[in-house]
Amino acid sequence: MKIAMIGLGSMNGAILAGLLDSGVQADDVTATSRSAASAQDRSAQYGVQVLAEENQADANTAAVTGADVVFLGVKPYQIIDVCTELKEALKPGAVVVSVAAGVPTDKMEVALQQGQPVIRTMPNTPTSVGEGAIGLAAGTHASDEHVDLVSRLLSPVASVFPVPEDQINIIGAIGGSGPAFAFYLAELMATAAAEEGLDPQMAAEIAAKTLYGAGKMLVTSEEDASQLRANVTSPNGTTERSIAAFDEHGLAAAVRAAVEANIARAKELS
Ligand SMILES: NC(=O)C1=CN([C@@H]2O[C@H](COP(=O)(O)OP(=O)(O)OC[C@H]3O[C@@H](n4cnc5c(N)ncnc54)[C@H](O)[C@@H]3O)[C@@H](O)[C@H]2O)C=CC1
Ligand SMILES: O=C(O)[C@@H]1CCC=N1
Repeated sequence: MKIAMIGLGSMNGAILAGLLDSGVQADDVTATSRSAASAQDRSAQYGVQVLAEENQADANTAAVTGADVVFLGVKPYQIIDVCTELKEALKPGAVVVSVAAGVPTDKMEVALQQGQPVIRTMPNTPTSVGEGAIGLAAGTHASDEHVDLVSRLLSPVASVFPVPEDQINIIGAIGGSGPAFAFYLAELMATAAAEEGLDPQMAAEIAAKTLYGAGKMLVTSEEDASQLRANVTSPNGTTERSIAAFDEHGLAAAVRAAVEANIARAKELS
């Protein structure tokens, strides 16, 4: 199976890293980027062919020629222009997989050849280390076989959640953006510990290892998040005071507002 990746930034790069680790052959992938310098860097980083628009105006159409699956990893505002650009070059059965926030499949379908299968995903960057969570919604012309093909490709590097398209933005708010929430929490934990007097480097390492370990427990334990939290929270102990401080300072409302703001922005992008 031949794979094309249009735009090889953070997200398509994360997917590519995961796919290569999972056994996809570098020879089966052609990617594109804007500048010649980034194409050279990315090619050295991943060992795949990366065509630069700066060197070759038809880089994107050349990359998708003969491809079976095409990942669109450009910014949301560029997706429709890229679909229009690729329209004539895509094989009729090639599956176009968008990773972009906000852009609905029907808008992509209008810009592509009639009948071109389109799948909209909402991935996240932990896909790069084989630990992604990916929401996936089929467009009008994507059959169950197309969904299976893309799910089989991605499932070695992520848990794949097929959903109706109107739920993709919700997955974006906790899955797509979620790693940033976790990284932000790590930053805040480390900063607070450093301000209390711990060596900053050590504080960062402890925050990272703690989130990693807690994440591993969340996905491997038979107990849910609430029970795992209860296991740490001794009655009248230290954790109880911290949870009370979170509640007092409105953590639940802050997370709710963050999710709502995320979904509102995804709607604006569409
Ligand atoms: N970064 C993340 O964690 C996530 C990003 N996404 C989506 O992924 C998409 C890309 O975001 P990032 O990877 O963060 O951005 P990025 O800026 O890191 O990557 C975009 C890449 O596209 C390239 N590019 C721009 N125009 C191009 C063109 N016409 N032809 C070929 N390549 C072109 C750029 O050179 C750049 O390498 C967005 O639509 C975003 O909504 C979705 C989920 C998570
Ligand atoms: O921030 C963004 O718009 C993209 C989509 C989800 C994560 N990053």
